[in-house]
Amino acid sequence: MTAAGSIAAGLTIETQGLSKRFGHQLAVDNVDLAVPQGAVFGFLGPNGSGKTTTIRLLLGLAAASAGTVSVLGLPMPQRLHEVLPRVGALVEGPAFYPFLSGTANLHRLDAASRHGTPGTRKARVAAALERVGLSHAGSKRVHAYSLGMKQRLGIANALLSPRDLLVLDEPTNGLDPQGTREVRSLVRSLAADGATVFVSSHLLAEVEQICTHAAIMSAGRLVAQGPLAELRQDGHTRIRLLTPDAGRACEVLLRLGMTPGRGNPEPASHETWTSEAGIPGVDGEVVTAGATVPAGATLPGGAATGAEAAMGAGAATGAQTGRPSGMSPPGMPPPGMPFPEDIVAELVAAGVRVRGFSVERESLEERFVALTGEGFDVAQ
Ligand SMILES: Nc1ncnc2c1ncn2[C@@H]1O[C@H](COP(=O)(O)OP(=O)(O)OP(=O)(O)O)[C@@H](O)[C@H]1O
Repeated sequence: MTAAGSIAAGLTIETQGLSKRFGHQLAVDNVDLAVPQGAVFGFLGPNGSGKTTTIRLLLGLAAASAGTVSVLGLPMPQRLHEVLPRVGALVEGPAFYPFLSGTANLHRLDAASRHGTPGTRKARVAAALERVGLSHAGSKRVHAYSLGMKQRLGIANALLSPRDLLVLDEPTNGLDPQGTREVRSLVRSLAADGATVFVSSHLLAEVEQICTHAAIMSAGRLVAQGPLAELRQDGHTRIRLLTPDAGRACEVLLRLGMTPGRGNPEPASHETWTSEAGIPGVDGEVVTAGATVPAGATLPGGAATGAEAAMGAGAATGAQTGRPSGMSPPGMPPPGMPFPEDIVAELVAAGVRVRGFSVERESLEERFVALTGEGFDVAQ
């Protein structure tokens, strides 16, 4: 899509095939980002996955090896001088003079910027300090600021002019819990002012708390992106079944299109099953991973599968069964999985004695770990 096309499509940032090579290393590998206007967009990935390099490319601070970047509907870096005044950025923290006050530092940074109008500087500095909750500390020297205050001062610097886009690289990195809370709540409120906020983080919990959308980087590649609710929805769902008739149960589950779970690669083989201790009489546990049922598949007896419900034929499903249809809300099976009650009915009809049955949705954390092959720091 052209840069003008991306703004027409409601995208504040769009990249296509964006790549950056450092010697032999592809730090950013063919990335197609799509950041909707007004989103708080979490750019998530483990350390070294290419987040900062991508941000530098977006802001014209580094030259791409391949691909295109459009920011606010304009190609970058070609239209850098029109784009940058509308973008506030906090990348690698601004260097403050420790023995100058917060106010004096902002005056100095604004004067150094080619976009700051001197006549309005005093009012803009005061408004930015107010916006980040530092009015009371404006006259204090920066060396007396906490890390959280310094970070908020950095955000105030990004807010010295009205911005359509804010780009914040790991804004809570290194902060104590109080500073982290302050900065998170500030980031949330910035979006309420109407700006699109693009915020990188290696903390899944942080992105879940403050973002509406997310993209996940792994080893330079973009492995998923979209609204958080959809990313959650895409995760695998497992069923956990306790039965003494495990062999027969597996036949039924395979017939219903479910695939064996990760920890149980060959469910048809009794030897690979784990025993559930402490529940008398239970001698088999079957764990399935997300199902892939072909669209249009029906269970014997005419009950439609969740696959149909998610793919548009769900209206019929809902009408036939009295169940809601469409994207699966909590308690509903995900696309590709039959309704739990239908699975149990099928098992029972096949003579499987069901002693326990539960449906478990993969958490966002499990999904991200599966996508990136790396653990996320979920602390804080
Ligand atoms: N100027 C550079 N020269 C050579 N390699 C670089 C340069 N900048 C980044 N890299 C490498 O590119 C890869 C991606 O780094 P980048 O800083 O973009 O990752 P990141 O996801 O932002 O990680 P972090 O959270 O640790 O900053 C890393 O392997 C890094 O060593």
